[in-house]
Amino acid sequence: MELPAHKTKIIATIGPASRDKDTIEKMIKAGMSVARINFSHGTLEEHAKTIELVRKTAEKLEKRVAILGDLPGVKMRVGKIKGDSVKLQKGSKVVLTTRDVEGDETTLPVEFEDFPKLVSKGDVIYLSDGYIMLRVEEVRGKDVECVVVHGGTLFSHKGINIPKANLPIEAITPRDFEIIEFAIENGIDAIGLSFVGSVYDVLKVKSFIEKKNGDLFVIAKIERPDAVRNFDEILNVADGIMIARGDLGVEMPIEKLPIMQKQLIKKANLAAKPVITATQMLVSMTTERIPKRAEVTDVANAILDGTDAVMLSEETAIGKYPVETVEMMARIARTTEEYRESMGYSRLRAWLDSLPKRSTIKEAITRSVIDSLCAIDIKYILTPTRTGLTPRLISRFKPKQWILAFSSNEKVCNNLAFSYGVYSFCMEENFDEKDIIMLIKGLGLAKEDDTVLLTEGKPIGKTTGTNTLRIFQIP
Ligand SMILES: Nc1ncnc2c1ncn2[C@@H]1O[C@H](COP(=O)(O)OP(=O)(O)OP(=O)(O)O)[C@@H](O)[C@H]1O
Ligand SMILES: CC(=O)C(=O)O
Ligand SMILES: [K+]
Ligand SMILES: [Mg+2]
Repeated sequence: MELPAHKTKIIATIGPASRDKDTIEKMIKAGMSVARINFSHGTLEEHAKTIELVRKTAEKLEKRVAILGDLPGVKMRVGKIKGDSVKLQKGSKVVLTTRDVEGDETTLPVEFEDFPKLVSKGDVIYLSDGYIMLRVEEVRGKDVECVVVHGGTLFSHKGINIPKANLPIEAITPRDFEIIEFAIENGIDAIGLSFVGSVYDVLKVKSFIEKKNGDLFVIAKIERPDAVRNFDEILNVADGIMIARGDLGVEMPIEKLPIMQKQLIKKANLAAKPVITATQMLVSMTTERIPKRAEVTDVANAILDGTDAVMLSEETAIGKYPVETVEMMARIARTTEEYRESMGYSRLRAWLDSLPKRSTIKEAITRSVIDSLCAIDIKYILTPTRTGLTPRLISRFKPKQWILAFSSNEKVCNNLAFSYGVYSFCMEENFDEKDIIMLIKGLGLAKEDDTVLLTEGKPIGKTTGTNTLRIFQIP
């Protein structure tokens, strides 16, 4: 077998444009490691079919593809619009209503019962990721009368943001909990929690999953100011982080995004939690074959910032070129990664050195791994793992070598699909070093006399964490 040519993980949203065997197969071959299902759109039956399609196709190709279910959360949305779109003219009046109507130039349905309670005269409301701006003139029962400040074309089901509102509503809705149950029943690997505000939102979901005997990797989506303010606590309990730039760019001044992205990625790297950079990365490829130069540079810069994964939304969900977009992302990743090593190591090392000195044995071992890679030519980093922590601790340094992770837990293997430069193998229970060597030799990845580095927990069989590092030639 051959390992992928790029180490940055590519997450692609599966939607109407890509929900078929052929496209999914091509997307996997192009380098998609995680298929994202956005539960904000489509039906559960459709999503169940998509899950099955992805699983079957990945199995056929003998590739590991994780599935991420992105929950709707408290995102408010416009309902169905007659003919699917409407043009809102600057200066015109429009009523947003929670009554059950079909949308047109004068009246737009809102799928959120408490909506009129959340706004008052003078408030600004954004539609469609901030492209359209309204100002509230009056609230009357279920109707919110507005004037259009910045107009534009509005499509059905687009998002509504009220940045000023400190929403007095639960971030995780009853519908989200239903979808979490669906996710557990359908063997989804990870869920994205939309609009988390505090650590309690994440904890609530984690305890619900536990109660349902589920096993889901929980990714906290950072897309509102509260989540940024409470980031350290959220990061501490979440399994991974998504910088959801779509909503974040409306909820906060858009010019703060670049620095915020760098700060959040740095913190996630330090905590050894996978971080996803999302939204509009190659958005012009939704309709064009060639991306904007600024988009290509954005993908490259996210990689240089230290992101583990880059994500595609409408590009692959409803776009004209889903396969080409994944290919483009892989090309940018491969080319950029060649230059990241010198930036990666020394920078993260300096950050780590600035932290309080007390650390763990695992952490010390993984730092020694990086030192060893600098000293001699090593072909692979081999990491048997129970929880995925050791490969993640190494992955955050973004080494040039592949981190080959070995676990007897299928979920652990799948969840490593979010971590940069980690390729995982599912093993039989109680496997040992001999099994690992036999496997990678058998696959043609390594041959006799190749130098490899192995981390392990000794004595074998005792439940110690990783405490040993060994460098040896493959026998
Ligand atoms: N399964 C789907 N079915 C139909 N349209 C979809 C689907 N997935 C995505 N889309 C379309 O692609 C657009 C961008 O996708 P994206 O996944 O970013 O959703 P979003 O609506 O912006 O919301 P979110 O903040 O929940 O991610 C959506 O606005 C929607 O029009
Ligand atoms: C992905 C997402 O939810 C956002 O960017 O807002
Ligand atoms: K969503
Ligand atoms: Mg969002």
